[in-house]
Amino acid sequence: MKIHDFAIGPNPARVRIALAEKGLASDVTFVPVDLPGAEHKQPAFLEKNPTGTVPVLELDDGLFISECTAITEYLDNLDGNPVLTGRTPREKAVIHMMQKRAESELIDAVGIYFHHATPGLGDKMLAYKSPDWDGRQAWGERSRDRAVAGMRYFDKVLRDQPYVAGQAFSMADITVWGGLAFADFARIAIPEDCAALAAWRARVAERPSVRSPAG
Ligand SMILES: N[C@@H](CCC(=O)N[C@@H](CS(=O)(=O)O)C(=O)NCC(=O)O)C(=O)O
Repeated sequence: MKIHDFAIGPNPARVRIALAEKGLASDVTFVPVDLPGAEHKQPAFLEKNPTGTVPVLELDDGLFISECTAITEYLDNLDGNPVLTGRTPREKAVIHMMQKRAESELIDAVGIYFHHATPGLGDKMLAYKSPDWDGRQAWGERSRDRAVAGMRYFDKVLRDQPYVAGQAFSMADITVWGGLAFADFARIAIPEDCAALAAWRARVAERPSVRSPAG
């Protein structure tokens, strides 16, 4: 298997952590994509993933799978023991729900702020970000506020349970972890009073897969 990604990126980190959790790090070759150079917006890459984002998993038969959740579901089920995405219908549904909230209310909100209210990945990317749209900055700043609200939401969730989707570590935790890492990079401060989120983060930081993700 190959993974086309951007080694320091928060979304690629979601898959790198999942690979380490599943013990699959040695089964994958990483192919770097030059995001600051806008390689992911060129025709050759868009053939792999029309949404123009990384990571993308390339299977040995040539199939390309994008979206961290889809890639994680694939990796998690290879050994018939889906510990990250849920074993029962109930587990799968709750993990899917919480990971989607972690995407829309946290990591993707940080991404919109980063790309549209800051210089983001740099000048070469400007052409791909509707430069003439005068609402872009405001949208980016509103997204930063949405991300902070998302942090508060997950802090509330984690007051009553050890992990984002319940009693066990899952794909949803990996997505929240990526969102907080992206927030750090984009200089969005985690509210001081989010004590449960901070305690959860310290615990997750001790996981071998987080200390040493694949790659
Ligand atoms: N929903 C997508 C999000 C992927 C994503 O946004 N990836 C970022 C990479 S990183 O910022 O997380 O490193 C990207 O390709 N951004 C490029 C762009 O938005 O132009 C997924 O789950 O894979």
